[in-house]
Amino acid sequence: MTEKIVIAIDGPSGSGKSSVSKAVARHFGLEYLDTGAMYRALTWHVVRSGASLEDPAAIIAAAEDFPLQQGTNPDAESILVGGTDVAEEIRSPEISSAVSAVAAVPRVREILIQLQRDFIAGASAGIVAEGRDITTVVAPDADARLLLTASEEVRMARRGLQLGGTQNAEQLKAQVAERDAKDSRVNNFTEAADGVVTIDSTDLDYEATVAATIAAVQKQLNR
Ligand SMILES: Nc1ncnc2c1ncn2[C@@H]1O[C@H](COP(=O)(O)OP(=O)(O)O)[C@@H](O)[C@H]1O
Ligand SMILES: Nc1ccn([C@H]2C[C@H](O)[C@@H](COP(=O)(O)OP(=O)(O)O)O2)c(=O)n1
Repeated sequence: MTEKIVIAIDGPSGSGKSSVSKAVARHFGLEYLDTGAMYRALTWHVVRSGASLEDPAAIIAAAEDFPLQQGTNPDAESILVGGTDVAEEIRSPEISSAVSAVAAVPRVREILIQLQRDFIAGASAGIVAEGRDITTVVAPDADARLLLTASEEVRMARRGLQLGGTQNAEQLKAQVAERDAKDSRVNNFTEAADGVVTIDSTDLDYEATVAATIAAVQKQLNR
């Protein structure tokens, strides 16, 4: 029997975590876990419940009663809350601007980290998990650990393209740079922890980034 493989990938907004992690999961035949989508779906649930984003007790109550169904197939992502498909809504600017407040509540992180570890434990062949604290907190003992980075300018341009040119420069700054600044108070995802390999894609296109990431993973798996 081949051994189960766990690959942890972190990085700031727009660094390519989701798209590159999915490609890595496909390459190695593994499941894929988007932990950011989990925080976004919980934020959707909090907003929908009418709780104030300034009321940690209400946010915790929503996290303790969070009917999440999340798929881990890199070719067929799915995310539902209480049976409602939230895949599109969780990427809206409203959720992007609210998610950091939810993710900063320590008890919320405890609950979601446990859920993430359950997904990792349940993935029989293995999994690629990506987020902000996977290499350091969720799965520090992963078989391969990577940090994806790119300059802020490049990351904002990528997010702008991804959102179809609907956001102006100020909106992109709020959704990328300002969100990263808030999230950085909770986790350090701009510098690689010991043993974590950095891939800087500022000057790489998507294909080259995927190739560099797969090569770095393979090297860590061969150790
Ligand atoms: N190296 C790259 N060069 C150009 N575009 C990229 C690269 N990596 C990712 N992208 C694109 O940038 C956008 C943001 O990538 P995404 O994977 O969603 O980042 P993250 O999950 O880190 O926020 C997507 O449209 C993706 O296809
Ligand atoms: N492991 C994680 C993943 C995401 N988060 C939080 C912080 C982020 O602002 C939000 C959304 O993450 P997501 O990965 O979807 O964000 P980007 O696609 O990189 O813009 O969730 C976190 O606190 N810890």
